[in-house]
Amino acid sequence: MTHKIVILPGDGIGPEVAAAARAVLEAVGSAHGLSLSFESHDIGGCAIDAHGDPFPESTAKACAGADAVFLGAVGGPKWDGGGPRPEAGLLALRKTLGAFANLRPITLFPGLERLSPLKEERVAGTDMLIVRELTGGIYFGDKVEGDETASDLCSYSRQEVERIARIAFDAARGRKRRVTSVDKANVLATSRLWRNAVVALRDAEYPDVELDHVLVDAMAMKLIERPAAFDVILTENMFGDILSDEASVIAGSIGLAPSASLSESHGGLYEPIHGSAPDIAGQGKANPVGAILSAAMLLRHALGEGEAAAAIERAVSECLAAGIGTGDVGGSASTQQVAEHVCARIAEPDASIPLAGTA
Ligand SMILES: NC(=O)C1=CN([C@@H]2O[C@H](COP(=O)(O)OP(=O)(O)OC[C@H]3O[C@@H](n4cnc5c(N)ncnc54)[C@H](O)[C@@H]3O)[C@@H](O)[C@H]2O)C=CC1
Ligand SMILES: CC(C)CC(=O)C(=O)O
Ligand SMILES: [Mg+2]
Repeated sequence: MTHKIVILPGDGIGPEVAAAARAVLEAVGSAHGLSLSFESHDIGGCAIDAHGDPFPESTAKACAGADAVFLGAVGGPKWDGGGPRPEAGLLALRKTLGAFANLRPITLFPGLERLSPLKEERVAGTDMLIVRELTGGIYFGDKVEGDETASDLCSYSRQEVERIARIAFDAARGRKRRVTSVDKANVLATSRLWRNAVVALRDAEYPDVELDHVLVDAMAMKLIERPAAFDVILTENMFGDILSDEASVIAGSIGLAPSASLSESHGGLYEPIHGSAPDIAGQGKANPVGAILSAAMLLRHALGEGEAAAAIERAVSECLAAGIGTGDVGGSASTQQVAEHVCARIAEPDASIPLAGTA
């Protein structure tokens, strides 16, 4: 059976990291006998330019008919001056796919501890999974946009909270059985609903999982203070967006962090957590590892190809340990060179790895 993958390269470094991820998917497809088909479509700024719409009908249709969707990144200063926003295309895509469960693993790669801005002894043992609600909250509420006043509505239903909390508790059962729920229940009504719903669900269905609550401002501090203390972090849309960028740097670079956005009705959306990085776009400097590891999550979650996913993860880890990486992780390889090394390692898992930059 052929698995249909729609690729949405997007803007800025999006096309560079998407090309890297696709090359790795092709390599692992050949090595593991998978039949994968690829189709690319416009989203974000490039779709505004080509179709006058950040999420054109043709893209929506292709995504709905795909087994999984891979996205690079959207946005950039070209579209910041008014008119339709590229980011609106990504929000519409997430909503259309029902991709409510954003999994953002933050992993410390062996040999890369030195890249963390934190001292090695503080960062050692860091291995957390951020479970971020992705289709509700303030990003999706009614907006009033005026010159003198503006507002964004934040709303959550109990059902939305329970649905994402269940994902976090289930994930915790396969890990260290600890969930830290992050909210702002001292101020926000949505957070009090969030906390009540999470506690009730844990008591009723997950008594074996340890649960604690941390206010989001304190969480921003605790992530730096003791990152290794956390297992599964459960939080709403905007808090998860912010905390995951922070957590990614603890593990070395935002360019390393992947994500999967799971749906109840579709194979899901897979994207690195970073944006379009206009400051480095077009220079071959973008770290493709977050995108490549998102492709691994696609294989595992959408296609059930856990072995192929593990082969990618192993190849990435070995390349990084051998010093093969882009500038943000202290290497001298280009985006494409990193992808080539990962592909070579997948094709020949026992091959010795040359030093970075010698490819
Ligand atoms: N999922 C998406 O498509 C997202 C899109 N954006 C959009 O991206 C644009 C730029 O946003 P920023 O706030 O600058 O966030 P960003 O994540 O694009 O960049 C933040 C910093 O991280 C660096 N960086 C990001 N990805 C990297 C990679 N793979 N390798 C090496 N360095 C990397 C950038 O060079 C920059 O210094 C905006 O238009 C924003 O709305 C932002 C976040 C997510
Ligand atoms: C709509 C996106 C630009 C939000 C974001 O930054 C993210 O999902 O990481
Ligand atoms: Mg973000």
